[in-house]
Amino acid sequence: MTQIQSISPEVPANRMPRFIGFLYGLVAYFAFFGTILYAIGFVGGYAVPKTIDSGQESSVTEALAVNLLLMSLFAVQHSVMARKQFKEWWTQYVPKPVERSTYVLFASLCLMLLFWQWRPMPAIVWQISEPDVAVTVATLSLGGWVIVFTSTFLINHFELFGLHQVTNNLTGHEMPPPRFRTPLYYNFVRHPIYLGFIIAFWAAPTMTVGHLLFAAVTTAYIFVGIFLEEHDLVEMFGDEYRQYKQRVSMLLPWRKSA
Ligand SMILES: C[S@@+](CC[C@H](N)C(=O)[O-])C[C@H]1O[C@@H](n2cnc3c(N)ncnc32)[C@H](O)[C@@H]1O
Repeated sequence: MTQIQSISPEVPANRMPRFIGFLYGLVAYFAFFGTILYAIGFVGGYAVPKTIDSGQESSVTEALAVNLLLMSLFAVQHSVMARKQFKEWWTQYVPKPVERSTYVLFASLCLMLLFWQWRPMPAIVWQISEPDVAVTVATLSLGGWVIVFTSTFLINHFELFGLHQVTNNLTGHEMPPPRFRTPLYYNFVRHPIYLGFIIAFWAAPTMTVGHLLFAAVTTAYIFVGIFLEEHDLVEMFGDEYRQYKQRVSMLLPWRKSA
C-alpha cells in the first residue's frame, strides 16, 4: 500500500482517461475497418445491401449534385483534417493520442453517409460480355484492394488507423518520430495505396455512369491528395524524400515521373 502511494499520485488518476482513449481508438479502428470492407462490396456491386448502382432513383441532375456533394465532403474532411496546421489547432481541444482515431472516425462517418445517400446513375458506359474477361477484370479490381490493404501494413497499418497511438498512450509510451519507409511496392511507386484504389475503382466489368463519376472524381482527388501529402513529406523528411521522388515514379511502376 505504502509502495503504491509512493510511485506517483498521478498514475491512478490518469489510468481511466487513457483506457477510455484506448476504447475510443478501438471503436474508431473497427468503424473504419467495417467501412472499408463495405466499400469493396459497394464499388464491386456485391455482398452488401446498397451498392454504387442501387438505391433511391432520382433525376440525373439530383443524382449528380448529391453524389458530388458527398464526395466533396469526404475530400474536404480527409484533406483539411490531415494538414499539420489543422492538427496543431484542433489538438488544443482533442487529446493528441486520440487525434488520429478521431480523424479515422470522421472519415468513416463521411464514407457511411456516402454509401447511404449515394444516388445510382444506372446508364451503362461499358459492359464486358465475355464472361472470362469480365471475371478477370473483377479479379483485377479485388487485386487493387489487396494492394491497398497490404500497403497499409507495409508502412504501418496500426499507426495509420490510430491504434498504435492509443495503445502507446495506454501503456505510457511515447510515440516514436515518423519514419520514412520504402518497403516492397514502395520501391516501384511512391503511392501504392492510391494506385490500389485507382485499380479497384476503374476495373469494372460493368461501368455505369454513377460508377464512372465515382472513379473519375476519386482519381482526381487522389492527385490533389498526392500533391498535399508530398508537400508534407518533403517538409518532414527533406532531401531523403526529394531523392526518392527522383528515383521512384508516382503511380506507374514502368514510368519514372518527377
Ligand atoms: C493514406 S497513407 C498513403 C500513403 C501513400 N501515399 C500510398 O499511397 O501508399 C498517408 C500517410 O502515409 C504517410 N506516408 C506516405 N508515404 C510514406 C513513406 N514512404 N514512408 C512513411 N510514411 C509515408 C504520409 O505521411 C501520410 O501520413
